[in-house]
Amino acid sequence: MPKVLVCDPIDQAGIDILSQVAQVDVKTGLPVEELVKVVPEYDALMIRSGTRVTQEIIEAGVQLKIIGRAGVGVDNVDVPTATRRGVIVVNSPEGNTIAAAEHAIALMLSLSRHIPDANQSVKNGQWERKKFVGTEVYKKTLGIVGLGKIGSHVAGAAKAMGMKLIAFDPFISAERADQLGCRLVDMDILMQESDYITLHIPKTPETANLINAQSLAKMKPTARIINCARGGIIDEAALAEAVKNGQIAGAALDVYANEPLGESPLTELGKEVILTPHLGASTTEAQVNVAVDVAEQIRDVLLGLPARSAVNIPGLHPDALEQLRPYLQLAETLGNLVSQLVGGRVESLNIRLQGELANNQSQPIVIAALKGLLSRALRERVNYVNASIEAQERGIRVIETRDASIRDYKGSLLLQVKGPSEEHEVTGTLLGDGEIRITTVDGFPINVPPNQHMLFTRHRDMPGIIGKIGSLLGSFNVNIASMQVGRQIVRGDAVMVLTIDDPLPEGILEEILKVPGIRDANTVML
Ligand SMILES: NC(=O)c1ccc[n+]([C@@H]2O[C@H](COP(=O)([O-])OP(=O)(O)OC[C@H]3O[C@@H](n4cnc5c(N)ncnc54)[C@H](O)[C@@H]3O)[C@@H](O)[C@H]2O)c1
Ligand SMILES: O=C(O)CC[C@@H](O)C(=O)O
Repeated sequence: MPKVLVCDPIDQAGIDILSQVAQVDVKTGLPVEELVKVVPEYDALMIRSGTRVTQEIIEAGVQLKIIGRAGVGVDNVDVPTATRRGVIVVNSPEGNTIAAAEHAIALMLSLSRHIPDANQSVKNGQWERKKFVGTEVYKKTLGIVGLGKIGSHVAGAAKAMGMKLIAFDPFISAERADQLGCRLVDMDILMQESDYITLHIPKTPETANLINAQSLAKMKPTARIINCARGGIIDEAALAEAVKNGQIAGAALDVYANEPLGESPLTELGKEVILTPHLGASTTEAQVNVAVDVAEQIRDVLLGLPARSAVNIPGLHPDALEQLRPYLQLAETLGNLVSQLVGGRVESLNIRLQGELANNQSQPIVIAALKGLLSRALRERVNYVNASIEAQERGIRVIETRDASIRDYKGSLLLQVKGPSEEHEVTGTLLGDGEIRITTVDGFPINVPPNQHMLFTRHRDMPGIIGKIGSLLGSFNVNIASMQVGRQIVRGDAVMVLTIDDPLPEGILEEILKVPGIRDANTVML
């Protein structure tokens, strides 16, 4: 049974899902040295923001197949190392969107009305109504940096409160911003015009210290800034200085360059600064969402299925992936089949998406085909994460074409593979119930479901040849489950595909090749 190590507290709903397919050990708060020691025995790690999955940990995890981050940000995982090692990294891109957006709004309103300090004052037995006079957000300008999932939800809520919205996000179209009621502006304008600024961007080399002494100097003295995104986007020392000097009116932070925060000039400031301990995702609902989302993906990967939100394989919306999943299986099966027909090294793959399949996102299908193609050589070391890199490193040229015209089947996939001495092509399709059918081999029409043990021959279409192969297999005690012949012209060339119940015994292939009229014979295991 595979083993999963849960390194941070996650909701029981996630553990229940993992327990369906794996032994689950919950060991939270392990220091790195401990984690390095125990990780070799695990197939999967499940973390939140508390655990840093370093290169050292990934390299020690010789069995690791997947790292699941129950949340959005994967900046605590060394994703490049994971990719190189073929370890899938998955997250939950939407599970805590609402929670984080609501936390940002809560912090904005708390800043405006001094709620944390007012509460403390009453609890201390005081009644200081003058001290806590606030400001309204109505008709004020909110500057949103990052108009993705969380930023968009914040926009909707702020608009409902009557705020004016401006946003900076170089990757968002003006139409999308317009739909959200936001005017896109550059960062300088956003800093200058906003009464409130809220950050909803990832931490990247471009966004590190994006808010620094220089940019803070552009803000209005009445303006406040909120960071519910990632620590390190704001220079905390510069922020503390700006608040202390009255350069800006206040700040609310949920995330910090170093967590836990510990000693910081921010903790010494008064009611102008509100600090929460990375609580953006901490709602009951979000914790169930992310735990279930990520646990399901770990379960699927351990069962050999693709993950829907892998960050190191091409991103696909879960619905799109669901729709594509059977085609991925088809591509992988055909890749595996054609590589066995070619026999050895592969030089190029020509992949054609035909009919309705031509309208789908092709990259995952190409990756699935490469995974199948390389699986004979690399076994379980090749997966959806590293298939492209492995193919590139082996110098396999990939050519992709599309043909939307409908031929014999509504949607089909053709794989043409060239090796140094042989070249083969196979086509396959999906039936209405999602079952795979191999529909051509080297241009000869057939209609065969893939089977664990198969025999493919190329022969002259002439009387007696099928009988001879049948008797030969019988004499070796091989039970034939099905047999099909495909030909283009009568008494020309033909292919024969046999599905058999057991692997072919040693020596039989040589005997088959001796049969007059047989040009080629290959065993295939799928
Ligand atoms: N505090 C928490 O507990 C908590 C919870 C959830 C998410 N988060 C963090 O919130 C952030 C946003 O999450 P999301 O789900 O909205 O992500 P998202 O990917 O949906 O949106 C991010 C947006 O930022 C934009 N962006 C990227 N680089 C930018 C740049 N240099 N300048 C301006 N915009 C840029 C992108 O175009 C995108 O629209 C992430 O950093 C995530 O880790 C924090
Ligand atoms: O694990 C958490 O609670 C924080 C998660 C949050 O920062 C995220 O990026 O999803």
